Amino acid sequence: MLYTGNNNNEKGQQGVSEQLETLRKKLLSAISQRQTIEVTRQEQVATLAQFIAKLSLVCKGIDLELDNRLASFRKQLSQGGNFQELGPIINELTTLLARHEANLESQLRQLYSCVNQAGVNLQQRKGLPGESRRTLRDLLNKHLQDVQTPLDFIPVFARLIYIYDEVLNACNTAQGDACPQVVAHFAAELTQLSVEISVQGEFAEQMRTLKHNINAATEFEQLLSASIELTRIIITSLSRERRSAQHFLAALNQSLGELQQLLTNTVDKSRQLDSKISAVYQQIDENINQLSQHTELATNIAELKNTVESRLANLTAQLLNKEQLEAEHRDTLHQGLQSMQSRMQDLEQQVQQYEASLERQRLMNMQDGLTKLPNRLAFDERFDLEFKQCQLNAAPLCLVVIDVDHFKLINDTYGHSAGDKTLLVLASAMKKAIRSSDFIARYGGEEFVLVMPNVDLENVVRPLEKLRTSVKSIPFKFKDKQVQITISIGATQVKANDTALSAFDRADQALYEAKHAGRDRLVVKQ
Ligand SMILES: Nc1nc2c(ncn2[C@@H]2O[C@H](COP(=O)(O)OP(=O)(O)OP(=O)(O)O)[C@@H](O)[C@H]2O)c(=O)[nH]1
Repeated sequence: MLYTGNNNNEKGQQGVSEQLETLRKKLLSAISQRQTIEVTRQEQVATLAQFIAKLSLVCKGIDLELDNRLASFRKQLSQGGNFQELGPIINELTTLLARHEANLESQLRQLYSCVNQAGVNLQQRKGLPGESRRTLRDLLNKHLQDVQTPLDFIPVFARLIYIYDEVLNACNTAQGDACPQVVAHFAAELTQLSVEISVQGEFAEQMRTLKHNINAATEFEQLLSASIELTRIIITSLSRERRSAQHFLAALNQSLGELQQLLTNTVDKSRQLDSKISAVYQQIDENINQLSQHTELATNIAELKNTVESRLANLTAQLLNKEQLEAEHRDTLHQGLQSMQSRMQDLEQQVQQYEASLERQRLMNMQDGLTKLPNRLAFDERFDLEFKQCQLNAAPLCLVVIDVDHFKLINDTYGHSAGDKTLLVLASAMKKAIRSSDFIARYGGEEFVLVMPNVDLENVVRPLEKLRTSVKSIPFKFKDKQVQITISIGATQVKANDTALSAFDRADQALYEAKHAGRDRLVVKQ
């Protein structure tokens, strides 16, 4: 029994130790798993802390209070701080960050308005090359509008600074050495000015020579002399015009003086004759009175006969005299009237001639001297009119800006005269290609504008594409070389809330896009 008992006891002890061993192993495995989880957690916390610390460094330098809080936050994180202990500091940081965000938003608004103002100021500066002017407009109207974060400002700033630099260069070179871009820019401005001024006769020839000189100029000094020459042509032509107006007024004055003298003479003569005729009437009256008195006093027939005969002879002579005087009076008046009429006709002719010359002048002022198309002044007048009509009648109106591609190349390669001829041919081809109700004008240089009343955007593409392809198919030949010339076109429809300027800007922007997309194309902008 004891033996059995011992045996049983041994078996029991063995079972317990096996259970203990299993438990011990389970415990060791649980501890090892717990350690692994703890290590992983610590690694994750360390990574998170590192990441938060890095992230917090991004905000460094924005706000001193925020910097201090973030520094202590980073310290606690690096010491493996308890997340629960970090709670209050995280709350404080959240409040600070929200305040900072509000500040940032207001600063962004201020920055936006500063950049916008700087851009607008820059737009008003003279000496900005055309390309930069377009880039600047694009920058202000598009890129600046898209800015959402401070980082978005960086490319805007870069471009703005580049344009400022160009303007500074333009200013510096205007005072000192001129760079080719500045020379080209001023040459284009001078050419534009000379195109806008219409002069007649010998001045037109001088203006043509001047344009050639401007185009050939490579030095700033040459352009300065050209501007002086341009001023001289304008002043001389103006003073000649003034002299011709003075001559007309002097001639008119003289004719009016002569007319007045004629009238005075006629009136004087007529008055003299009038008084002579009155005197004769008086004599006749007296004669008749005397005749009746003597008739009453006569005592016999013979005496009566004598008296009547002598008085009748007197009366007959007086009546004859009266008739002569009256005839003379009529002649005088007639001659006076005739002379006055002929003088008046002279005068009328003079005035008509002057009016015709003024009308010629007015038309010339509205016409481009080279292409004979209406010029910019005429366009402004017409577009203003069509714009008002369109707003009044709510009728569609399209505005189109056309620019010859790489025109400078034609001038540079084949000479300015070839360039002039090209413009002439292009203008006439475009005039032929449009409807009679459309209005085309040379806006300046190689730029044309087209006003299309009663046409909306849907219906503008076909005629404009036709215009583009018809220009492209003109067989230009320079120095025995076949040359293809293309145009870029920007079109828009006038909107209800447009001003003439905003509509023009949109069409110009469309043209800019057509140029940037590779030229020889039409871009239509809503
Ligand atoms: N022959 C001639 N040239 C002119 C006249 N008016 C302007 N120009 C020239 O037209 C050229 C215009 O050149 P840019 O503004 O550089 O333009 P572009 O070469 O046509 O190039 P893109 O418009 O960009 O395709 C300048 O060289 C001007 O001197 C003119 O009446 N006659």
